[in-house]
Formats: sequence, structure tokens, C-alpha cells
Amino acid sequence: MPAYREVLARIPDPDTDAGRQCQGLLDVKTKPQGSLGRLEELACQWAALRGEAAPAMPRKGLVVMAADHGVTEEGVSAYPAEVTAQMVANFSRGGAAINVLARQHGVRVEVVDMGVRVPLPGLQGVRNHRLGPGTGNFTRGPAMSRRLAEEALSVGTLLALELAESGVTLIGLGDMGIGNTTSSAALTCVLAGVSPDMATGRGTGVDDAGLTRKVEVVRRALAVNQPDAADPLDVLAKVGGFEIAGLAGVALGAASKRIPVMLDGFISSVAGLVAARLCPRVMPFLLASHMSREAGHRRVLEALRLRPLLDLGLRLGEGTGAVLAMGLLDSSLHILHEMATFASAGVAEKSRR
Ligand SMILES: Cc1cc2ncn([C@H]3O[C@H](COP(=O)(O)O)[C@@H](O)[C@H]3O)c2cc1C
Ligand SMILES: O=C(O)c1cccnc1
Repeated sequence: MPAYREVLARIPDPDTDAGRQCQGLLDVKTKPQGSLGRLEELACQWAALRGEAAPAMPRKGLVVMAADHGVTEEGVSAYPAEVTAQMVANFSRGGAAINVLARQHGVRVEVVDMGVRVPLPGLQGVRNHRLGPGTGNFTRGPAMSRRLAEEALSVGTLLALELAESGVTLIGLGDMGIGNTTSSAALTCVLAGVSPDMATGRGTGVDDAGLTRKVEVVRRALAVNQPDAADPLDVLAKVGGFEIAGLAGVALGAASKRIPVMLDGFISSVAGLVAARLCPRVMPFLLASHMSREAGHRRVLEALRLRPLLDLGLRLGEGTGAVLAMGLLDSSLHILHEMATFASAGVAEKSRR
């Protein structure tokens, strides 16, 4: 059985008692009850997912998966496909936005080549799990075989299990792949039931003509491949990407180890949606970091019933929004662990009137 499928039955339920107990601990801190709003919710959610009333601070990791997309032949990105490989080299040198933010927030980054067009031998810190020189152009046929989609899912699952073994307790998802907002739009159409014009955005910044072409490409991809919405693996294989499939696998593996998953923008949220359609039990473990500028993201978060923490107008990917939101989770847990209580600080509690 593929590794990703083996973990599905092991995804636990959140511990709602632990979440309630955490709220009890926050309610006696020196503040009006509930006044830290979503920071309080975040701490309680962390408690429920980790299964402890006062869980330790997260040990943070981020998986950035990179791959190329055959659909770039159709002129759907504002940047050339070579940028995928060039950015992987940039990740390796520590010069990309995600490297900067991850250093600031103490997040360990794992970069994975899931199938960029040209092999990148010897790049320091880049794991090689290449499934091919990018996917096929899905306006002409499937992006990949069902078997490769399962392999990509398993790569992600096994990496999550490895990170769990090494002590990571929170995993963020990051993507790199020129053309992947087109793949994500096609997946959104089928998995969230929205039309191509609602799911498709400007990605790296295509102009009006580019956007019209992109919507048409998504329409054609669906007409040619006829993905079966009731079969998420079919949808993933036909219009997905190696990095998107891998990230979906990371989410499944993480959830099976009680590790919450911080989604980033459009692409990684689509990966979360793929995981949720493969196994709805993963859903409580998915956290939405931010609302991307990319048009389809709102629809994906609605389908996942998630409310993002931040709205910063980001449209980058790489895991940048995920890492920024990890900072908020850190803050919520510093509050839980370090803030004085009414009793310890000698502050008068709410009047009983
Ligand atoms: C220099 C550069 C760095 C990036 N880092 C992430 N992306 C983002 O843009 C790509 C998706 O947009 P589209 O579908 O329009 O190609 C992905 O690689 C995504 O992660 C980047 C894009 C560029 C150009
Ligand atoms: O929301 C994202 O992650 C995104 C949006 C545009 C381009 N790249 C990534």
C-alpha cells in the first residue's frame, strides 16, 4: 500500500477537552475574558490538536516543494519556467523571501525538488525526489499518471513522518513552480465546485489578455481531461502538479502525528483541499495563515471552512504567509505560558454583578 494511504486511518480526532481546559487557563490571566480574541482561539486549537491543555511551544518546520508544469507552454505565467530552478538555487543559498522570514522566526526549512524541468545536482540542502522533468501539459492530456500522483503523495507523507521523528511539531507548506496557479485554479474548479473565471487569478502578474488566456486554458484542461470530482486522486493526476501532490501528502502525514499544518496561500491551500478530499479527517489539522491576493484562494478557504489569520495582500507563495502566521501562534503560546493570573498578580477579577 502506498505510504500516504497507510496513515489515513491513523489521523486522530482533536482533543476537545484539552482545548476547553486551555480556555480555562486563559480565562484566569490578567485581561478581560476573551480579550485576546483569535490569539486565544489559536492557543486553544493548538491545545486540542496536540492533545494537552498547556502544550509546549511549537517546534517549527516548513516544507517547500518545487516542480515545473507543462502547461507553461500555453503562456499562463508572467515569468519563464526557468525561474522555478533558479529559485530553488536561491532557496539553497538562503536568499529568497522564505529563507529570510524563516530565519527571523526560527523555522527549519526543507526544500524538495519534486520535479523541476532540469535536474539540479549538488545543491546544498535540496532533497531530490524528482518524479520527472515537470508535469505534462494538461491541456493535451493528464498532467501525470495516477501512480505518479500516489508517489508524490507518499514522498510528502514520509517527509512529514521524518520531521515528526526529529521533533518538529508544526509544519508549514510552501510551494515553488512557475505555472502552478493555473494547476491550482483547475483543481479548485473541480474540488470546490467553482467556475474557471472565479478560480483563476493573475498569479505572478499576467495582464488582462494573459488572464483571459489562463481562464481559457483552465476551461480546456477540464474539457480535455474530464476529472471526476468524486475521485480526488483522478483530479490530482489530471490537472495537479508534483509539488501540490507532495504537499497534500505532507498534510496527511503531519495530521497522523498530531502535527498541525499551517497553510500558506492559494497553492498550498489547494494542496490542503486535495488532502481534505482524500481524507476529511485531516481538516481540523489545517490552519489558514493568510488571505492571498490570488482570486481563487477565498473559494478554497471557504471549501475548507477556514478563516485566515492575516490579510496582508501577499501573493508570493514559498510558505511566506505560513511563517508569518507561525509568529502569531508563538505569541499565543507565550501568553499561555508566561502571563500572570489574577491570583498570582493580585489583580481584582470581574465584578459579580
Ligand atoms: C521570482 C519568483 C519567485 C517566486 N516565489 C514564489 N513564486 C510564486 O509564483 C509562481 C506561481 O505563479 P504563476 O502561476 O503565475 O507562475 C509559483 O512558483 C509561486 O510559488 C514566485 C514567482 C517568481 C517569478
Ligand atoms: O497565494 C499564493 O500562494 C500565490 C499567489 C500568486 C503567485 N504565487 C503564489
